[in-house]
Amino acid sequence: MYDPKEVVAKYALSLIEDRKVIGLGTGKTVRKLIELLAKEGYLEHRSFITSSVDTDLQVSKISPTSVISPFSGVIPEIYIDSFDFLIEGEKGKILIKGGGGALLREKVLSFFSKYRVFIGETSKMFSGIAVNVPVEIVPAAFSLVRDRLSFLGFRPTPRESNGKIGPLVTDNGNVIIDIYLPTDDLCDKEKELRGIPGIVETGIFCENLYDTIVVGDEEGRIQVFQRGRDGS
Ligand SMILES: O=C(CO)[C@H](O)[C@H](O)COP(=O)(O)O
Repeated sequence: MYDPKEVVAKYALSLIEDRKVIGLGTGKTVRKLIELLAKEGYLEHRSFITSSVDTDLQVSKISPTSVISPFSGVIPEIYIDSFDFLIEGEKGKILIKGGGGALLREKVLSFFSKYRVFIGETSKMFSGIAVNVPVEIVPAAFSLVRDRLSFLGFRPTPRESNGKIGPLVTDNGNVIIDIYLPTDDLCDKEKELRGIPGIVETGIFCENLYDTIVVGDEEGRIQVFQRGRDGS
């Protein structure tokens, strides 16, 4: 039996090649990748732009000078991240992200990076008719947006964090609400949601935000999907 997070992290490592500026997502899969990067000596000779305080700390505790400030404007040559769900949409694959509350900086890095790779377990491939999607909201708009999302039938649930009273506050000082959306028109819904003032970002990642998706399982098997093409 293999750890599927490790299986896909190893594959992602092989995609880095001679790229020197690497964007990193957030979560347990990315932590696994950081372990491998450290083991293979990649941390000392490359620069990293991270999507969260957590990932920043993970890298800098091993290699304190390898993390570049997000204010630098440096564009990652490759961005590697994981996802919560992989959905087969009518117009291509859709990723749902933000389980770690880092969706805003993750989307910024995905948009601006030259080559975007998402890695995850086969068990995250989702074929249900509705899915939980995190939405990041400016605190002052929290109640108004929550009520509007409720009116629209999206069953909003403020995200809570362990032990803290009140909603989860992101690295950007915003709050997260989870909503429940039908999977059939997620990319159109994403535009509708972003039209509501106070919503900063959603965890819906459509085709313009990825290039390669890699899924792996406990047997060590890998499937690779390229944007706009089916792959295996
Ligand atoms: O979107 C994310 C963080 O905001 C993560 O990529 C997603 O939650 C998957 O996490 P993990 O690697 O722990 O399964």
